[in-house]
Amino acid sequence: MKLILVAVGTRMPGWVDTGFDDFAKRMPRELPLQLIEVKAEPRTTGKTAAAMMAAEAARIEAVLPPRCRRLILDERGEDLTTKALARRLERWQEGGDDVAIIIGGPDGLDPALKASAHETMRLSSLTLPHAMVRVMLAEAVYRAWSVLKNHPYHRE
Ligand SMILES: C[S@@+](CC[C@H](N)C(=O)[O-])C[C@H]1O[C@@H](n2cnc3c(N)ncnc32)[C@H](O)[C@@H]1O
Repeated sequence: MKLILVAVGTRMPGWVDTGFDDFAKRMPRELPLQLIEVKAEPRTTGKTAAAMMAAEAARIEAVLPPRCRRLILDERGEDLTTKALARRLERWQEGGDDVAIIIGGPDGLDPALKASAHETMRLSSLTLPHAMVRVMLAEAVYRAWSVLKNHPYHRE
């Protein structure tokens, strides 16, 4: 099983790529964290936010595997502790399907795409910049894996 992080936005600042890669490369071979970036709709065309999110949702749908669990990241989502995320990770592994973790762009995610999610999770109650969410998600997943493996990265 693999974790596929589908994120709206390309050409991130160096610190974002470095931060994401630092945690992604620590993931074990049997649970890789792969990043797929999709282009954000230009904010200069006069389109409505709804139209821009719909265009981004179409790009996201195009890169999702036909069969996968969909986890949407959203500030209004379920608040999980690290241990609860670790248990969730374990359940996903038992299920066997790849898990697509989806991060929206500047306006968030299209409502229909959100409605298609199996799960919705928040990393904080604050609205976070989408670039930072990538790094925080990678750290959270690595930490959850560390809990499952009793790896010293996570300390009680
Ligand atoms: C700048 S935010 C979009 C904010 C937008 N106003 C909204 O209502 O979703 C861009 C993306 O970052 C992610 N994000 C932002 N804050 C988050 C949080 N606290 N927890 C999880 N994901 C978050 C979501 O995927 C969101 O679509």
